[in-house]
Amino acid sequence: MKILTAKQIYEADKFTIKKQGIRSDELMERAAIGIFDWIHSRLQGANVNIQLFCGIGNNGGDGIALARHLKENDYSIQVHVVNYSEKRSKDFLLNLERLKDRKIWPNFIKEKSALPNISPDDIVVDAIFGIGLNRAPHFWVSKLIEHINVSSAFVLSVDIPSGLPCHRIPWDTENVIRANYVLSFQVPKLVFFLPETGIYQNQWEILDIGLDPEYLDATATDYELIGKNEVLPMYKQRTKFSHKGTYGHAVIIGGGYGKIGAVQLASNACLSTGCGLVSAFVPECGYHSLQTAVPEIMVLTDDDDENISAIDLSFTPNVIGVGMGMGTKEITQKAFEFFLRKNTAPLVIDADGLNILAKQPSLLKYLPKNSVLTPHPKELERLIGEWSDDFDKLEKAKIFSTENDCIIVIKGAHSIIIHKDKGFVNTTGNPGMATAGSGDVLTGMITGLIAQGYTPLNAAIFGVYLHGLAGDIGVTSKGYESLKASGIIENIGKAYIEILKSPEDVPIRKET
Ligand SMILES: NC(=O)C1=CN([C@@H]2O[C@H](COP(=O)(O)OP(=O)(O)OC[C@H]3O[C@@H](n4cnc5c(N)ncnc54)[C@H](OP(=O)(O)O)[C@@H]3O)[C@@H](O)[C@H]2O)[C@@H](O)CC1
Ligand SMILES: Nc1ncnc2c1ncn2[C@@H]1O[C@H](COP(=O)(O)OP(=O)(O)O)[C@@H](O)[C@H]1O
Ligand SMILES: [K+]
Repeated sequence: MKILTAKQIYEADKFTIKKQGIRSDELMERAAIGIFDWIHSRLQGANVNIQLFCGIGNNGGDGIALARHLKENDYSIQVHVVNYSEKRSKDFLLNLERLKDRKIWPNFIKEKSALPNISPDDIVVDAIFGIGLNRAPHFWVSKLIEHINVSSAFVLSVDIPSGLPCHRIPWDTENVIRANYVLSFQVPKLVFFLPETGIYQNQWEILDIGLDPEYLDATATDYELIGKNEVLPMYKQRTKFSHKGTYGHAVIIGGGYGKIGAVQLASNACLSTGCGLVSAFVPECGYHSLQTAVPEIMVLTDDDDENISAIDLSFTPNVIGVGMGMGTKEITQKAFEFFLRKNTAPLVIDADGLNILAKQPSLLKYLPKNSVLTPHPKELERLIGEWSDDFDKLEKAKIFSTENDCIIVIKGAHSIIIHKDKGFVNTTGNPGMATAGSGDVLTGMITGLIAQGYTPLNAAIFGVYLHGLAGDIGVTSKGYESLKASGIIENIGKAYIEILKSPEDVPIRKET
């Protein structure tokens, strides 16, 4: 699903209005009815007090139109207009008139107004600012936002939490609505998925307001949200007369004394993702434990007992995953440099492989085109330098990806796969995966997919989705706290089965 910028959303509005021959207030009416239906199907007329806080633009207009529908269905409502500008939108004014026609008189909140009492049992509809927010809210509006945030009432935000801009981090991190739920129109907003800006809502859902698919199809976007519908077409079916050679031979290189487990997890994940043959290359000390733990893999050893000191493969595999648990000792750095200079196989590079690249950026030129790099935030910082905020991080990652012709998987709650100037935002995964070794599993999985013929970009996108889904399935029996990296591997099979179930057509709904 495409993630549009605010500018593109306004263009989609205009396009839809023209193509469908409707008025802009009719589009607003669709939005308001969508929200009303959502509320009504849950409350079913319950006697709850609903306080609507509406700005003076189209977000406020949505709130005002919603108030009319709530009133017509006998809900108890109070409507507040947050009067932060004299420049009211046409459709806001139209809906205000419609409200007044029904003898509903909003309470106008201005700079010096007393703030209304909000009971913890109330429902607050937050329609103060939408995607039009382009500067810090006035001080007194921030006070109102704070007042709503401390009320303990359930807060439903219209389109986006008020105070949260679409295109940058908030000017003041305290003055943003903390929404329990966001009903966002037609397309998700990038800010829902970034660590600094995703914290302002617990859950979000897309409301389809019928923006024209022709515009959405034709528009190129910087970011795309990756769900089942996006990964399913990438899936490569196994064929009847295939054999293990059909699905590739991968090598996992890494490990060191006390860190052989990282290679064990990656190799096991690689195999469990469908790779035909997996060899591990580890220091001598890892030989017995690896052969015992995963009998299905072949083990090659370094001459050094405890470190990777010379990577000597007598064949060229289909793909190599390298770096986990390898350390950055001088001897290993030298071995890695020598390996990179002569390697021709596609690469997936993780952990200490990335740390060595950060120490020796001159090695980057030896990476095969479209190598997949899988840094967690600290490793990413070592590679691309410090960033001022999440948006700056994404820009720097895009520049790095373009300059070095590589794919970067920025790991996190919503991992983002960066390929040149395009980003793919993952939707699976959960905090149970914040556990040792879960990144090693991901590296093994992406390596296993490339071995089977997935392009490196598809392997990164599909792999991250599959990994998160296996984690999501894992927590259903293990709980968040007790899920381990090996538990993610155990559920890769179920994750495949889940992806292959009949296509979903339910609206995207996601806890963050
Ligand atoms: N296709 C869709 O998705 C549909 C979307 N719809 C709805 O429209 C919403 C967007 O509405 P919107 O463009 O009128 O902007 P909104 O956020 O209401 O702000 C109002 C104005 O406030 C101003 N302003 C900005 N910052 C400010 C500040 N700090 N302090 C004071 N003022 C400030 C700024 O005007 P400016 O003063 O800069 O000229 C801005 O224009 C969208 O979120 C959704 O709810 C639906 O109705 C239909 C279909
Ligand atoms: N809160 C979270 N929600 C979703 N996924 C997470 C969360 N925390 C971690 N993960 C995932 O777990 C993996 C952790 O990787 P990493 O930090 O490299 O672990 P390790 O080095 O222990 O193998 C990443 O794929 C990341 O996206
Ligand atoms: K809002």
